[in-house]
Amino acid sequence: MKISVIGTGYVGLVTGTCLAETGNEVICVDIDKEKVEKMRNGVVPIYEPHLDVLFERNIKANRLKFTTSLEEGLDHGDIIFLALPTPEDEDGSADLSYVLNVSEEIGKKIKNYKVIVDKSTVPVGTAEKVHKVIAKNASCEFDVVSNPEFLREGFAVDDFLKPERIVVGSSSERATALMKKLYSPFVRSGNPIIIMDEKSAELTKYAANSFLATKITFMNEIANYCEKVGADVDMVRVGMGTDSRIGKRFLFPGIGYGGSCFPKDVKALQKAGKDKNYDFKILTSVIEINSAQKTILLPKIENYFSNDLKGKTIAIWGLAFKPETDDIREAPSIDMMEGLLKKGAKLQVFDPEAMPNIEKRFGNRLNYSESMYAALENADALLICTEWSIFRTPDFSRLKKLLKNPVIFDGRNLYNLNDVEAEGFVYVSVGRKTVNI
Ligand SMILES: NC(=O)C1=CN([C@@H]2O[C@H](COP(=O)(O)OP(=O)(O)OC[C@H]3O[C@@H](n4cnc5c(N)ncnc54)[C@H](O)[C@@H]3O)[C@@H](O)[C@H]2O)C=CC1
Ligand SMILES: O=C(O)[C@H]1O[C@H](OP(=O)(O)OP(=O)(O)OC[C@H]2O[C@@H](n3ccc(=O)[nH]c3=O)[C@H](O)[C@@H]2O)[C@H](O)[C@@H](O)[C@@H]1O
Repeated sequence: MKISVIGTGYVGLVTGTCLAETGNEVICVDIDKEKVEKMRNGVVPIYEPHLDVLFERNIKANRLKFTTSLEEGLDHGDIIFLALPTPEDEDGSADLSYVLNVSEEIGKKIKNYKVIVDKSTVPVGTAEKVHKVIAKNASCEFDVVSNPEFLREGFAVDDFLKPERIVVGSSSERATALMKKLYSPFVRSGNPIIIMDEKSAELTKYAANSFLATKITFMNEIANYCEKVGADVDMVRVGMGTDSRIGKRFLFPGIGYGGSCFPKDVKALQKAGKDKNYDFKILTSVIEINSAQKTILLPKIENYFSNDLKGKTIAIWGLAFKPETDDIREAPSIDMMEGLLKKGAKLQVFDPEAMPNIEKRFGNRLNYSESMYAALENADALLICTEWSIFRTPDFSRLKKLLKNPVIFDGRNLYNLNDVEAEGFVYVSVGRKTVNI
């Protein structure tokens, strides 16, 4: 089939590449000339594991092309995916300007039947809006489908190729048939394509992300309470998670959720509720708790240094909002670093992939280290913000030699308490007892 994808970010590029992998002819359109030039030269512009192999293979096979011309994209595809940003607007709602502006152009430019598929995360009623905007100028038939995306950064290729489900919101039989055909290679294993109306599909995405954010936040509250009563959140997590009604996943406490989606999507659903006079009280609490959770270790660090961080050097491991990505959007590390800098601390930071993005934001306010161990040199303490695998089994004796004090503040509960206790570290984590204090 002939496919076009408008917007080549984490979602668009993965969608385009994976659809080319199943034999479709794909053109990806992006407004960012530099990015398109890079991709034309065979460079993947984001860090996403396993994407490079598929990317290269499909470019070589001539199934994956890139352009800045929306017109070229619209002429090519029978199915047009919109994978455009829907960032948080000033009032917390989803900013639909990217989606609606491109839709306006689509209306002016399409010459024959097209299925316009919205893959961006958008509020209920957007498919209807997109339909209206296109219909203003379109001189041919078209359908608008809502097809929310559930991939996770860091696992995007795997999630796309082996989805647990595909949600298609459509009231057109013609469009639904095309979507089923396109996705048939991905559901061979028995995972379903769930067909529903557009509005339900749009809400499914917000409900899923908000539920997961709530699940994490609930565990963060349990973790905070564990500290008050001397329980161990890791034990509680395992005890709860083995109940299949609860499930083991997304129960990991820490310094809060970040990323390009949970924060903005929870706020957008809360705001959408408000607009309909519905008060999503649970989401209001989730937003508030998560915001405080991001800096929950800050007073503990201050307390350890007798409330004087001036001139203290803190090493930081992990800057991305989670491992296996270079994405720093809404990363808890940012809140922690801003807080520490405000208190006068100096920061020596290391992340395997996210340093260039952090450098764009913080410039020379931070010292960027070549390696995880280099970050520790002469630092007064180590703070862990992201659970990259390489941080999981460090050489503790080397850590001890490099750090001025053997102190670790761990926002992701990476280490076994007995191990770090035996190594002689002061170890402060989340929802567990503090060791050697
Ligand atoms: N990042 C993720 O893991 C997921 C994101 N989503 C949703 O998918 C949508 C896209 O998200 P990301 O891929 O993360 O965004 P992104 O910010 O990584 O990429 C968006 C791309 O669109 C391009 N663009 C902007 N205006 C354009 C225009 N007029 N014409 C062509 N290209 C244009 C930008 O240059 C950029 O390359 C959002 O609604 C997001 O909520 C959904 C599931 C997962
Ligand atoms: O709409 C989106 O963009 C995507 O948002 C999330 O994916 P993503 O943001 O890539 O990352 P997650 O793995 O969900 O992690 C989000 C945040 O929650 C935190 N988290 C996750 C799990 C957990 O148990 N505890 C926890 O604190 C992570 O550290 C991270 O900051 C969803 O998992 C995807 O299904 C969805 O498609």
